[in-house]
Amino acid sequence: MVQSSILGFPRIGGQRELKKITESYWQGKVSADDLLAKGKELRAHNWKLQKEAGVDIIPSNDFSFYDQVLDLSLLFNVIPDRYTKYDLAPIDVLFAMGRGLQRKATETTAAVDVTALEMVKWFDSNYHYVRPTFSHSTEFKLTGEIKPVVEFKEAKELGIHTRPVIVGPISYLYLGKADKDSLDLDPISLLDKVLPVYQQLLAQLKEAGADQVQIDEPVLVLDLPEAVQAKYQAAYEALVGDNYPELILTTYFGDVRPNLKAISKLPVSGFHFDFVRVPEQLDDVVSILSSNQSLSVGIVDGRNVWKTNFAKASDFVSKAIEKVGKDRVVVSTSSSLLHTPVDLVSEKKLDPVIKDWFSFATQKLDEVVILAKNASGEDVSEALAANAASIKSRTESSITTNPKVQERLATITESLSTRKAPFPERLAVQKEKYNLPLFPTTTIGSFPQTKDIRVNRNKFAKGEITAQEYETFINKEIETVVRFQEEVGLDVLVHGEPERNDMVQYFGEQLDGFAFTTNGWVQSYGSRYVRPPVVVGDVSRPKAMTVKESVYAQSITKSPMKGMLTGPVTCLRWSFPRDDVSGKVQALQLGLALRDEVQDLEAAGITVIQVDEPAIREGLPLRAGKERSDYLNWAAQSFRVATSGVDNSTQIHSHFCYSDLDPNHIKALDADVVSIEFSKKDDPNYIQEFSNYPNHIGLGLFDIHSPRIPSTAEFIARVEEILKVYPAANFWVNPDCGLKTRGWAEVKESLTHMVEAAKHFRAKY
Ligand code: MET
Ligand SMILES: [Zn+2]
Repeated sequence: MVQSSILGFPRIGGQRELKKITESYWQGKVSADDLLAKGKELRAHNWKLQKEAGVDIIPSNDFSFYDQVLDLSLLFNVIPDRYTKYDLAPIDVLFAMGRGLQRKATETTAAVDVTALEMVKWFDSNYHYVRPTFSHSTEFKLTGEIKPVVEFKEAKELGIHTRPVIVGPISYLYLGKADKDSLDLDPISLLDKVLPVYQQLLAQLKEAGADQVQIDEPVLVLDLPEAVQAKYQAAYEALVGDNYPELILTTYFGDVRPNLKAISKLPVSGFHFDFVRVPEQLDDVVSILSSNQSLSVGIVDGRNVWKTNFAKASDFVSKAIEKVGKDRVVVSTSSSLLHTPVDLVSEKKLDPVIKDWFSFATQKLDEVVILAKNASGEDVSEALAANAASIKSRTESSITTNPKVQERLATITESLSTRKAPFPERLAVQKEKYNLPLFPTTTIGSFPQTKDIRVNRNKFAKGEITAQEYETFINKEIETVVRFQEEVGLDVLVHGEPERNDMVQYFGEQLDGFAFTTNGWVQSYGSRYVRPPVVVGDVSRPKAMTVKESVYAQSITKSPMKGMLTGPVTCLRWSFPRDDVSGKVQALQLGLALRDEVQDLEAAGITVIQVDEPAIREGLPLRAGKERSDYLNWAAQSFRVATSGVDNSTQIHSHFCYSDLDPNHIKALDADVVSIEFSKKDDPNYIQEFSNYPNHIGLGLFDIHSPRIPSTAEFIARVEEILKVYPAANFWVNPDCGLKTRGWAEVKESLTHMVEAAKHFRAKY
C-alpha cells in the first residue's frame, strides 16, 4: 500500500491564534502558561486534522513559537552568552534571541538589553529563520525541555503516532554562522561536537516510542562545497543504529543531483525529494536507493496555492512505483506546508470560479491522501473527476489571458529599459535640483501602523465610514508623519504608507490579474504573517495607485517627498505566482504596470521615487548557473522597465532587506540610491563588498524588527566603522527597513538619535 505524508503543517492556526497569543504575551497581557497552553492546543488541533484527513505519516515538532531552527539552537545550547546572563525563562530566551529584548529594571529583575540574532530567508521562500550563531565557547548539550520528545509524547497521548521533524546536523551547521567574537570559526568544523547531541536526542525519541524521524537536510539543494558534501557519510553513520529511530532524509526546494554522491550510500531508511520543483531528478535519485530504502515523492506543492493536477501527479507517482515498487513509495508534499495558507474554507469572498482552482494546507492533506489511495488501487474516481474539471476550468478560463498585455510585452526593448543618461550625469543634475546635505537622512517608507489605522481601514472596508471620511483620516495620518519628519530634521521625507495594509497586497488589489484571500495568512517570521495575493492572469494597471497620497504629502511640505512603490520582482515573489507562465513574463508585465505609475508620479511632481525590491535576493535560484544568471537579468530588466521612463533629474531609489545581498546583483538595476538592511551585519568583509558599489547607498543603521532603541553614540560608532571602508560622499543615513511594525515612541527616539548622528558627521566632514 502506498502511504501518504506531509512534511509539516502551518503552526499559526486558522485564525492566526498563534500571533494573537504571542503578541499578547509580549505585551504582558497573558502569562507564559497561557502561551504554552495555546501552543499545545494548536498542535493537538493540527494533528487531529491530519488524522481525520487520513494522512498516514503525521509530523510532530513542526510547531514553533518563533522558528524551528531557533528552537534547535535553544535545545542544543547554542545560546550566545549575552542571552544567558539575565536569568530569563527559556521561552524569554527564545524570544530574546529571535527579536531582541530591552526591558527596564523592576524591583525584582535587572534591566535587560540585548539585540536579536540575525534572521535570514529560508532558502528561496519568504519564511525567515534565526541564524544559529556559534563561537569557540559554544558547548553543545541538550538543555531545558526536550521539545521534540515532549511534542511526540503529547501527540501519543492523543492517540496519534507521529514522525518528529528535526533539521539535520549538516544543514543546521551550514545555515549558521560564526559569532562576532569567533569570526575565524567555520561552523561545519563543529560537526563532531554536535553529533553526540543528535545521538542523545534520537535515543530519547526512540525511547519515547518514535520509530521514524524526518531529518531535514535542505542544504543538499545548494552548491555545497566538496568538503561539506564529504561530511555526510560519516555523520549519518553516526546517527543510525538500534538505539535510534529510522531516519528519513528530507530535501526540498530544488535539485539534489549535483550532491547525489554525498548521500548515495547513507544508511538511512528513506529519502524525500521535491518533484514539484525538479521532476527531472527522479531517475537519478532512484539510482542511489538501495532495495530497502523508501522514496517519499514530494508531488503536492508545499509552496503554492494551486490545486494539484491529479492526472499529472498520479502519472508521476506511477512512474516512481514502477521504479521502486508500491511498498516503498510514499506520496507527500514537496516541502512543509508552512508556506501555504491554512484553510480554503475560510475564504468566503473569493470568486467561486477562482476558488475552485485553489488548494490550501488543509486541502493539500486530502490531496496527498487521494493520490496515495489512487496509487494503492483504491477507487477515488469521483475525486479525480472533480479535479480534472477544476484543472480544465482554469486552463480554459478567460480570466487568465489579456491580449493587450501580451501585445505590450512584445514592445519591450533595450532602450525602453535604460535610463536616458548614466548615473554620474544624473547625479550632477540631481545634486543641483535637491541640494541635499552630506549624509542625507531618510526612512524606508512606512511609519507605525497604529491600531487607529487598522480600525479605520477595517471600517472603510466594511462600509462603516465613507471614502471621503477615510481619505480625511489618511491625510491626517500623513500629516502627522510629515510633521514629525520635519521636526526631527529628516531630509527626504516619506508619507508613511498609512493607506497600505501590506506593500504587495496594496498593489495587487489595484492591479488586474490578481486575486486575494481574506484569511490566507502565511508566516513570514515570528509573529509576522503575510497574506500574499495570487497572480491568476495577465497583469495590468487600470488606473493610478499611489499618486493621490504622495501628491497630498508633497503639498504640505517643502522637503522632497519620496514616492513609494513595490517593485515587480517583489510583487511577484510575495504573491503566489502563476504556474502556467514563467516568472519572467509575470515580472515584465508587472514592470510595465509600474512604469505607468512611476510616470504618473513624475508628472504629478513626485520626482524622488523609491521602488522597493526586498525580495530580489530570495528569488535567486539556489544554484549558480544559467537559471541564476537568467533570473538576475530579467529581475533587473523588469525593474528598469518600471523606472527608466523618467528624467535624469528624477531620483530613483530602491530598497533591499532580509538577506545577504550581493552588491553585484543590484548594480544592473541602476537605481540612483539604494538602501539596504545592514545593522546586524558585523562581518567587515561584507561591508567591504559594498565599498565599490558605484551609485549612492544607505547601509541600514538600525534593526527595525527589534523594539530596541540605539543611542546616538551607537549610531556614530557604527557609521565610523562603515566609513573606514565606505566613501562618505556616497553615504545615506537610514534605518534597515520600514517602521510599520514599531511603536511611535521607539520610532521617535531612534530616528532622533539617527539624525543627531548624521549631523555629527556633517560637522566632521
Ligand atoms: C520589506 S521592505 C519594506 C519597504 C516599505 N517601503 C516599508 O517601508 O515598509
Ligand atoms: Zn525592507
